[in-house]
Amino acid sequence: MYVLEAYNLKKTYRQNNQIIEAVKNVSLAIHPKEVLAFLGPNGAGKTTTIKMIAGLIHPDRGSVKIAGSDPHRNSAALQNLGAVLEGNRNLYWRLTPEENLEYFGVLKGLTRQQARRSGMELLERFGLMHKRLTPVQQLSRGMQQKVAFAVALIHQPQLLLLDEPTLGLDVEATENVKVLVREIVANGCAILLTTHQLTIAEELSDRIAIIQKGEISTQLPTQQLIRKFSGSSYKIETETAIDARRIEVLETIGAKVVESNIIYVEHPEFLYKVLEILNPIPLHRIEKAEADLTQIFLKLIREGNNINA
Ligand SMILES: Nc1ncnc2c1ncn2[C@@H]1O[C@H](COP(=O)(O)OP(=O)(O)OP(=O)(O)O)[C@@H](O)[C@H]1O
Repeated sequence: MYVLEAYNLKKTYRQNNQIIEAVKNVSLAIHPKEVLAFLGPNGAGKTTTIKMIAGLIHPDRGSVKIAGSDPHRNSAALQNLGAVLEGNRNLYWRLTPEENLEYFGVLKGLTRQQARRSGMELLERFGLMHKRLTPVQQLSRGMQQKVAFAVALIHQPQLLLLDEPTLGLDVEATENVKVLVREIVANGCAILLTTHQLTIAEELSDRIAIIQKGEISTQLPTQQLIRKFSGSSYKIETETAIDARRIEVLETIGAKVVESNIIYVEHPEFLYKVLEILNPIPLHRIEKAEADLTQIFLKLIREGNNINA
């Protein structure tokens, strides 16, 4: 069972007698409680795809199903969708969080009473009760973002679209958004996340789909993607500098000393030999040298590779 099924989406724009193939062929599926990070360089087709999923623009070809129904044929499908698109523009700035929640709740088909009750629950859950009567424009950027999340969840959708949810937020507000995303998922909602902040994608996503020039080039579980690019080398950090004699011996067995106290062991079978050579220099840590998502993303984009499960 999927919360989102998008098949073979295509969208072409016409501008000044030019045809722009924004999305050539995109298929995405998301399970309940899954976070899919949808990544790609500028202009790759992310926003166009998300707008087709949200029912905001019609695809030229392909289909979208949210919890089994197509928002382009049946607008009731949007009852299962919440969205925080392009920052926090889905709010009325002069209204308070409470009023925003009630207004958007009613717009989503709730009764006033249901909207009020659901709004209060969300304000409580997101730690915003004390600000419920303050106009949104007077709240901090991080709090405004929390209100935007609450508004998107007022009708308890099964799928939440998050477009750059941490853009322009400071470190603490960014941490709060991460906590919020985890909490929303734990409560049963699936998330389609786009972001250019790859550490956020790495931390929050279960799966990653990369779009390039309108097509999905990579789609894999996040950890699998990271493992695939990480190889099997180890990084050893010592407490004190390694002396020149040891460095010479280490290099004869292929270990790379990159700073006076950091060594990479490319061949894991030499790990214990390296440790013997280092003995008795105190160790600070030993870890598998994992690639991070930023390195992987840049490599995939530069080489134009296709990697799928
Ligand atoms: N309304 C439009 N009219 C014409 N061309 C458009 C329109 N919207 C997007 N495009 C073009 O379609 C392509 C894909 O754009 P899209 O905004 O979907 O990419 P994106 O991956 O979201 O990029 P970014 O990361 O920069 O937001 C780009 O070449 C863009 O210039």
